[in-house]
Amino acid sequence: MTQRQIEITSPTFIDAWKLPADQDIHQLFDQQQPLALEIGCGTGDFIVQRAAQQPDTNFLAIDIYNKGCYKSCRRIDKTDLANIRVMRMEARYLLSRFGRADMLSAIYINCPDPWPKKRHRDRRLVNTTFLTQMLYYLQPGGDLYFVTDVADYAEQVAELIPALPGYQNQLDTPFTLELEGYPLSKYMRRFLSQNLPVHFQHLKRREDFILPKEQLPVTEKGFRNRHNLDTPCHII
Ligand SMILES: C[S@@+](CC[C@H](N)C(=O)[O-])C[C@H]1O[C@@H](n2cnc3c(N)ncnc32)[C@H](O)[C@@H]1O
Repeated sequence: MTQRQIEITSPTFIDAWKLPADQDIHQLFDQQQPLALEIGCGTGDFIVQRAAQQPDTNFLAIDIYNKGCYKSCRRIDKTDLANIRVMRMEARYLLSRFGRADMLSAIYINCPDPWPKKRHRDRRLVNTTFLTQMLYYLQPGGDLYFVTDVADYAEQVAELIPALPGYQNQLDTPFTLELEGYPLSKYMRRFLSQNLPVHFQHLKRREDFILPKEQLPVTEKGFRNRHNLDTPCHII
């Protein structure tokens, strides 16, 4: 069954499919300031809080879910925040299309699809390929936040980090169950209200680490990214 697509007319929404492939994302904002990316913004709860906390940063919030983008835009448009844009596009596809080296001051991944079954774990977004790619798009010293309610997803990511010398853990432990000042998303609130733990990871790209473009891994086709660069993937 195909779901009805809601037309999004909000000025906050950018139809990424209409942008030229060499679009500079910074140019989509009124103010030229550092750019952060939220992957899987859901209904926009997190991004409105983070963008209010950090008015000197621009935020690109993306999701593959049409209704989520619609609701995010509605939420943002009720505020006077001018530092957020929303796009509907798969994260790896968006970055392979518009991504440039060092373009992001921060990346936020809050409660990504958990894929709890063992046989589905290879569908998880955050893996070695993805983390290596993010080292290319993050600026030196840029932040990567990964938050999940699924303990073995947090453990899996924590186990990958020591093998990736470009990252520096910002916590005393591989992850923590509280991160002061970090806004709660809709899913985080839901889990916490059921007394379920939420695991926070905070990494930085090391200032002296450079991932040369020739070493940028190509995304393999996968569950959420059945595209190649010539085939739009917004219906997945
Ligand atoms: C479990 S929900 C969490 C939503 C929100 N981050 C929160 O914490 O409330 C995961 C969201 O990520 C989106 N998503 C999943 N895989 C994605 C991908 N590869 N690129 C962009 N968005 C994705 C889904 O459509 C969904 O809205």
